[in-house]
Amino acid sequence: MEKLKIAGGYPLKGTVNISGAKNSAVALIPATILAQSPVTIEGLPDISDVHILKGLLEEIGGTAEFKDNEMYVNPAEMISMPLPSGKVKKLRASYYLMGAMLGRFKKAVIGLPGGCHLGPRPIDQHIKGFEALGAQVTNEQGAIYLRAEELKGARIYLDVVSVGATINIMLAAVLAKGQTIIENAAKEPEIIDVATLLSSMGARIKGAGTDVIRIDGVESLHGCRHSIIPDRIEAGTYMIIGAAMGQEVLIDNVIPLHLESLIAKFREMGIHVETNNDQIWIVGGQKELKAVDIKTLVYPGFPTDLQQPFTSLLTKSSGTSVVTDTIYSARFKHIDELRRMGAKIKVEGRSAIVSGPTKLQGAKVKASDLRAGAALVAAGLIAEGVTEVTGLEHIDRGYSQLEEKLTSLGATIWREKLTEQEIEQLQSS
Ligand SMILES: CC(=O)N[C@H]1[C@@H](OP(=O)(O)OP(=O)(O)OC[C@H]2O[C@@H](n3ccc(=O)[nH]c3=O)[C@H](O)[C@@H]2O)O[C@H](CO)[C@@H](O)[C@@H]1O
Ligand SMILES: C=C(OP(=O)(O)O)C(=O)O
Repeated sequence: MEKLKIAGGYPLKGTVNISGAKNSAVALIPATILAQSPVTIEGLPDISDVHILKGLLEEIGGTAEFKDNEMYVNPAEMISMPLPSGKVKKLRASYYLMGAMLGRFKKAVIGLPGGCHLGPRPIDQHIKGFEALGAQVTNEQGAIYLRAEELKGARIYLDVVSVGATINIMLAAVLAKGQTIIENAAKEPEIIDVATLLSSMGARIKGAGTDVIRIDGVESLHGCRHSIIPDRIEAGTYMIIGAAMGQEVLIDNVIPLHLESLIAKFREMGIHVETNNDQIWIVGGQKELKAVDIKTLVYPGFPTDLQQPFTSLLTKSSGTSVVTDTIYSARFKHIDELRRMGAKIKVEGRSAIVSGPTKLQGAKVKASDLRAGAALVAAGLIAEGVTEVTGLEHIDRGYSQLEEKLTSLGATIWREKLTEQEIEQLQSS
């Protein structure tokens, strides 16, 4: 087990190159199951979720190679091997194995997914979609059993706008007979990316990126080469760090349109932002930042995945800011840790009320989930003194080469092994 140590309080300057999107990668990799010949995906992030999914494809008989951010998958020999436990519990996106394996084999057994603990994260809309396509779905001892004689296109209205359910139903529907219509679909850029891969494999999908997606089932899908979109959440995290501590930070390989909600908030706060086709330039380090309120919403609203790191930035703003998470009921576990560092934040229901500005001080803190980890790293860079962050298994699910990228901006950040005493303390806390 390791911890990150950050000597904070120093200005940052330079360029950060953004990796491929985690939330696309974790759907694109299972999507390869649907093809009959090899698929290559370029630009994948080097994160633990990607490595775990590669292992799961190998467990079901696939061949997978991952080198230089490119994954080659040969799905020809895959079989519908049950995956009731083990690696599937280490990440959220193992739920995409349900849609992909149901689509290809008409049966699957997949353990309930893991992922960040952010309050209840049901998968009832995924199941509703699979059942509408003709599958029988049962939950037996923590694993979902799916089977179908055949899958037939259907009209599915999602009661909740869900990224996972939208993609999972697309995966199950591309090889179904006839037309599937997903209404009230999620519109996140990652959904368009998955639809682009499936279309290159021969699927017929229209409307991805709008709230009505139409899929005409085809007989079979073939291999292809696909280049992933950049990670808007990783980009947003570095934008936040740049706004807090940057003199001039250039975010390279990004789609600025995907970050309009964050850019608009930065401008409200008085942060200078410029964009071109694939770069965002932040001039941070302003003497005074204005307090702002944010409310997380489905895309193109403010992303819940940036709410936690954004809260660290708000500790530097003058006045009272209110952060409301409408997507998850319990995405505030980082707040206690930020308080340890001197932040003045109260949680009231689904809102965190931040009073600023406060001078953060380095402290020993623990990441409870992926973006809590990003919030604590951002806070560690802002704080005077040394911050130690544990819980790196969460951060490593989503940030490729974190220390290298921050070091290239001039940050002092490094990993150290935890002592036995520290491991005992962590395990008992
Ligand atoms: C691997 C991945 O892509 N993870 C992202 C995905 O998670 P995930 O796909 O799990 O999130 P969803 O969009 O499905 O969830 C949105 C909301 O809908 C609810 N819901 C969802 C499904 C369902 O069947 N029933 C239901 O009630 C959830 O509890 C949540 O309140 O989108 C989230 C919202 O942008 C992001 O925070 C996650 O980073
Ligand atoms: C919540 C997240 O991830 P997951 O859905 O994979 O747990 C995230 O990426 O912020």
